[in-house]
Amino acid sequence: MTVRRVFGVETEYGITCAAPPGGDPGTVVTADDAARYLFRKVVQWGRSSNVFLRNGARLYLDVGSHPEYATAECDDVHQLVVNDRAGEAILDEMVEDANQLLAAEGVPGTIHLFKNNVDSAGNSFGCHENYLVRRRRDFQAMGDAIVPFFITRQILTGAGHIRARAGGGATYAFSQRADQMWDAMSSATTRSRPIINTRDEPHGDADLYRRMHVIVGDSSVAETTTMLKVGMTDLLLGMLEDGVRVRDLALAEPMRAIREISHDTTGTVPVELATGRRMSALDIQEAFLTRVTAYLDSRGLTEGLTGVQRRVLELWERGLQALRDADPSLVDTELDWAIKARLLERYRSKHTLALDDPRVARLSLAYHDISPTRGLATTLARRGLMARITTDDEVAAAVSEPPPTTRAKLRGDFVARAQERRRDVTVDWVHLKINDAVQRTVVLKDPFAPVDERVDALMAALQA
Ligand SMILES: Nc1ncnc2c1ncn2[C@@H]1O[C@H](COP(=O)(O)OP(=O)(O)OP(=O)(O)O)[C@@H](O)[C@H]1O
Ligand SMILES: [Mg+2]
Repeated sequence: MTVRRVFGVETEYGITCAAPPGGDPGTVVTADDAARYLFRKVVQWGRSSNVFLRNGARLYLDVGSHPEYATAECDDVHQLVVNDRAGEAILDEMVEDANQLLAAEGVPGTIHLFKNNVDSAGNSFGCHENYLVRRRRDFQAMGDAIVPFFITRQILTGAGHIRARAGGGATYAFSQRADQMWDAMSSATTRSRPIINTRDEPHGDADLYRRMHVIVGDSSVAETTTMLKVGMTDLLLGMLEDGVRVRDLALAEPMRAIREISHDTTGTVPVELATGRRMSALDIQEAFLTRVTAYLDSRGLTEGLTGVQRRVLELWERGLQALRDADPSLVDTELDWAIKARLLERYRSKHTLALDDPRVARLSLAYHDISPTRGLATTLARRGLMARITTDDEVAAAVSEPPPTTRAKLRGDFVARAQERRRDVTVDWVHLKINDAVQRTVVLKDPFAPVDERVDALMAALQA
């Protein structure tokens, strides 16, 4: 068995209110107002636009009116994908409610939520991954080793992006987010936008753990893309935590490389390494994959890999093969950049449209619309054009049930009980508190622990 880890994904969504067909776009509500409609019910029951849910997740509205959903702590990649999809389901229900509210108040327009990373005004918003790692003195060294991995994995896990060309026209790029990143490592997220945020906030026992907070990924629509993004990172972290060194793949100019790699959809254009050597993103990803599989073999871990971990390694390999052979059809139902490229190409050739045609941009945006009716993902999946690894039943269950194997179980059950008993409680990733005269608080320092006697006592107190 590979080392057990908890991880969670935070997704900021783009929001817009679209005018009715033929309607005047000037009459619809702003994104800020749309977000307020979206959260109206949440604020009613939670008295805040920052709440923890009975499935252990956090739902909130940050500045800039991008609704954010942070999954509960998961310890399995499949579980994470299910919980990420549950977040979309929760938000979609909020969208439906908000649209009814608009209609009831006679406000024109329809609210849409997008799981993407740039809006039409050029604002960027993120999809952050969080991985628990054991605290060790060389966090910086581990970060340095993994930065070239994060810079190059976009050739597999990028969401695909229509990018305006300086002189006019447009080109297709791997990533929506690559052009928006400014630093390799830093402790600030908004000002400098680093690949890894080094702010030391472990959400757990600080003597034992650190949380690696990864800022750089594109939001993923296809479940298999989320699976690969988190699964490959988890396996590589396991290798680095076990002491395997990767020093030779550091990039000479990481922030230049991330853009060049995004813009070269062949994956083969070389970038310069710190050693002076030149390698393509494809070569670098291949080097990481080779080292991870060799590591797993050398430690006798290959046998014990879970089904989803095997699938991660297989898709990692096949995604690289697709680039090596210049044959996206090898992955065009599994990796967002390729699924979307195929969708756009078919549409363009049918209607003879340029890549920068507004109709193509609208189709590209609809790929990210989370609504099962207005968005394209559900239709693509039904037609066999987008793979799935979850079932609707699993996702529906994860809307109200926490992951059973981590600390999330304690939090989710506590929130559910408090809601049933109408008790006033305060919750965050590590604290559960009853707001009564006694003010009992339990601190959950172990993210791995789904059972805790102190929480049993707290639950009993809620029952009383
Ligand atoms: N100990 C942990 N290790 C790794 N991930 C964790 C740990 N505890 C919680 N998480 C995950 O980290 C994410 C935290 O989300 P949250 O949006 O609160 O992030 P933040 O970085 O603390 O805050 P903010 O977004 O407000 O800057 C969640 O997805 C959660 O499941
Ligand atoms: Mg967050």
